[in-house]
Amino acid sequence: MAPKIILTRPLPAEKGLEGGALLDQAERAGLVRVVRWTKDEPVDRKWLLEELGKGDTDGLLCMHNGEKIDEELLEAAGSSLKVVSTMSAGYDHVDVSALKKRNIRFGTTPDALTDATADIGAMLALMATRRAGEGIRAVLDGKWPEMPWNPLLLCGHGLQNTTVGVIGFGKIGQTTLKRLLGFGIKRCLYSTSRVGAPLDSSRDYFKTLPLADYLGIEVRPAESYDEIARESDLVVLCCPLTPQTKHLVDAEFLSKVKPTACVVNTARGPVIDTDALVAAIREGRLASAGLDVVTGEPDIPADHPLVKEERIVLVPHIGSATIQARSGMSRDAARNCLAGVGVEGFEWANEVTF
Ligand SMILES: O=CC(=O)O
Repeated sequence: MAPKIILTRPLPAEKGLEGGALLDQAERAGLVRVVRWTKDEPVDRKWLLEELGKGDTDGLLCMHNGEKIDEELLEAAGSSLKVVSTMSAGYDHVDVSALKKRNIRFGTTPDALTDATADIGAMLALMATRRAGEGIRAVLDGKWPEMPWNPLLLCGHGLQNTTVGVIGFGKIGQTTLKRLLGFGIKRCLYSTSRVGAPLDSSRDYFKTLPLADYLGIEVRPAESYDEIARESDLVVLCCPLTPQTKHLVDAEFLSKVKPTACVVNTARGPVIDTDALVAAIREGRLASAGLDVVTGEPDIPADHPLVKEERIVLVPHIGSATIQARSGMSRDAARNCLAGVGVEGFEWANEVTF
């Protein structure tokens, strides 16, 4: 019998999602059986547990929004499960030690979303530093007529000649930096998972160490997170969420930042301690923040402190939301899954090794 794949979200090929087309073709050719969650909403956990509980699933193609791939789920799947493929770059929703214990292979899709997420990082940096969020709110609320021009009206801080601290200097971090060069920044301090360590040449996305020569600005590893807090005019968070990075931007970090600085988060919400961020903005110890991700998303009501704070620009986790990125992510997730269940002719797009 052809291997069975469970797909936890519709990936409509007719709407341009290449991964959906790949799965449809493989299914039509009799190479796999695809069991689909057909509603355009997070998969019902009970349905998933029951489907996996049949004990005949070879591959699980999942999403990162609202799905937890944990012990309970893998236990339900039993020994037939060979691969979990998530259509995301981040995988804090997946218990990797539970996969490792069972020798289940694991795929992610980090390449397809690099540009789209870097775009959002640069957009948030501009919007927050230039107070565009406040401006848009004023216009929508009909307050513009009551805001006669004055020399300091909605003045923000330009990015020219500034220092940018990039925490998480992988593909997205490096590509965001490249975008920001266009706005005249003059220095970058970065941190990888080993703070203080220079970028390993195998992780140089531009394949051109020394980076400083290629980028034409000073680029060096920060000595510490403290140095990033103290020196940066803009801090950009692009790191994975791990026990080490949870609340990396906390009250202590924020006690060291410049009052004119901006923090941008395109990583995961819990990398920032929300209460500490709101307090720093309210008390004028941090000028602005641009957030694509927040703790507790998507349950963020209109009266949430992050939404109410005018100096915070918040968008609903749209870092990878371009048709090109989502199509590429679906393609890579489908490839990982098809390769993982052993369909000939499919190579892994990205396998995470433990
Ligand atoms: O946040 C999005 C992703 O990890 O793909």
